[in-house]
Amino acid sequence: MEIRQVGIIGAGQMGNGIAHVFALAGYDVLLTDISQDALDGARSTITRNLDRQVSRGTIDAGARDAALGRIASTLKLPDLGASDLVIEAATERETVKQAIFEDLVPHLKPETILTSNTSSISITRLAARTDRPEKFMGFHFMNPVPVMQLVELIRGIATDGPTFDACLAVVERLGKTASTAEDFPAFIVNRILIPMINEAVYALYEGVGNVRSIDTSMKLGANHPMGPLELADFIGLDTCLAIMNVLHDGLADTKYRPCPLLVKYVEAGWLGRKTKRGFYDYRGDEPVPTR
Ligand SMILES: CC(=O)CC(=O)SCCNC(=O)CCNC(=O)[C@H](O)C(C)(C)COP(=O)(O)OP(=O)(O)OC[C@H]1O[C@@H](n2cnc3c(N)ncnc32)[C@H](O)[C@@H]1OP(=O)(O)O
Ligand SMILES: NC(=O)C1=CN([C@@H]2O[C@H](COP(=O)(O)OP(=O)(O)OC[C@H]3O[C@@H](n4cnc5c(N)ncnc54)[C@H](OP(=O)(O)O)[C@@H]3O)[C@@H](O)[C@H]2O)C=CC1
Repeated sequence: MEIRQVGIIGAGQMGNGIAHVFALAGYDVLLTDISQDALDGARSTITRNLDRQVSRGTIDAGARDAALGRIASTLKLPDLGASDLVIEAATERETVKQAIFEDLVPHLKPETILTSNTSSISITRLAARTDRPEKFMGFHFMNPVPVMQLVELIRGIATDGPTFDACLAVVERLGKTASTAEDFPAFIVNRILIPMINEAVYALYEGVGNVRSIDTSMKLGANHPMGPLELADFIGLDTCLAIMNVLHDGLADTKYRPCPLLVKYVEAGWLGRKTKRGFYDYRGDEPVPTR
């Protein structure tokens, strides 16, 4: 089946980036969220990021305008029923994702491929709650989507070959590179990356360093483009904690214990850049460390 119409659920930082790259690659995109503010915010973020690509000469103004013209939005989940491919990119909470799939499935065409951009949650378990586990995959983009080259493709236990091949062809058309991961908690990138971030929070919690010294050490000492605490703020501390909890529960190993300081920041609602405060405070001109 040819994929033309792509439905994206969740217009947060990942949903808007995914809509951006699909529209630029010529797909028709329908973006949905529970909040009109999130849909409006996504459109302005996509416009700003496309403008930046125009000003850097990566794309021309015609491509920007065409991409914007291919993105529609709706508050009604059933409107995604005509999609050939659906990518769920709502909050990293299994109950939220399950409820979305349960509400959506009755409206879908039988041939629609369902995917989740989850960072960590079992694809097999999400798939089992739908009417089409064989047409269900993990389709995991990296943040920021327009910049990062990788897409992790994760098969659930029941995913069939044509579904995997169709998703792989989409990744190629987006001009990105796929890597295949088995369906175990947090797959490959986050199995390695998020425990490193959690360890950086432990280093902060135990007073080994402060926010600035930990980030500087990893930027200049290990050539990471962002320090681990800056990256945690960029990903979202709620998402980092959710991933650690999936690793801890799913692998039953104390080495994945979420740092109590990470839990405290999330409980405070200090979720990083998206709430303007996390390990750094973003409310002024320059980010200021909070510890
Ligand atoms: C949690 C999960 O499930 C999985 C994950 O995603 S984990 C997170 C993975 N991501 C990372 O690790 C990101 C680490 N950080 C980086 O790679 C870099 O800091 C960064 C690419 C984000 C920014 O790089 P930088 O050099 O500081 O910034 P900058 O020079 O402004 O941008 C570099 C390029 O990206 C582009 N860019 C940056 N952010 C962008 C965005 N949101 N949209 C579009 N383009 C963007 C810029 O236009 C620029 O493009 P050109 O090279 O064509 O000029
Ligand atoms: N952040 C990252 O670096 C990465 C995240 N991911 C994954 O992508 C997904 C989204 O993450 P991210 O974009 O960062 O999160 P955000 O918090 O930025 O966005 C999530 C969006 O989903 C919306 N939402 C919540 N419930 C529903 C629902 N029932 N129907 C539709 N929309 C809903 C939220 O609305 P509201 O704000 O009103 O609750 C919000 O707009 C998660 O699964 C995450 O693990 C994957 C790769 C990288």
